[in-house]
Amino acid sequence: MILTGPAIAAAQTAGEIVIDPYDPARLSPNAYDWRLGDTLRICDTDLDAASPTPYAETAIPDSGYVLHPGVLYLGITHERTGSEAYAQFLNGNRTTGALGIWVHVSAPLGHQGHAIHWTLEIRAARPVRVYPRMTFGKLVFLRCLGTPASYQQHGLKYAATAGIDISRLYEELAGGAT
Ligand SMILES: Nc1ccn([C@H]2C[C@H](O)[C@@H](COP(=O)(O)OP(=O)(O)OP(=O)(O)O)O2)c(=O)n1
Repeated sequence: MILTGPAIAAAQTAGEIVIDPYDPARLSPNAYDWRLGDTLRICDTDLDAASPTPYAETAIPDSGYVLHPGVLYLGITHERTGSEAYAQFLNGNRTTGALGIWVHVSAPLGHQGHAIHWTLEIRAARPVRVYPRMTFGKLVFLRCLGTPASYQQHGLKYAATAGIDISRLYEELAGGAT
């Protein structure tokens, strides 16, 4: 089940959902309107899953920054969000979609128990100027079925993501995992 805007607001008030910073005006019927942060990591070389991703980091100026097709940009959400009670799905929205912006490549899930600044894997269909703290998409909260898992036991790589994270698969591959 997906939470309604009023249910998100009630859960935030009850401390069951963290959205920081929180602005009730950003609630919509089934989601919270999250914002783009103010830093990008620009990845414009060929990538290798077994090696750390090379990047150049830049701040997005208030005058905006032009995203170009063919480049992978790792960004970050302005908000830190999470919940011990609910899972999350991070999405773009009608507005960013109509600008030809993908807000992530294939990573929409936030596990129950994680409170994070999300890493965004941003791509652009056409050159497009984006601005720090612009509304970038919708975040939904989902009621979970079953016993919550312990992330300490499972050793997930990104459970405490505080900033932009490159892929950490190279750490596993270096350790001989497949
Ligand atoms: N765009 C995203 C997607 C997820 N996450 C965070 C929240 C998730 O709870 C956590 C783990 O996401 P995945 O399970 O998709 O990650 P992996 O399977 O790649 O790694 P792990 O081994 O940690 O599960 O990463 C994030 O910061 N940015």
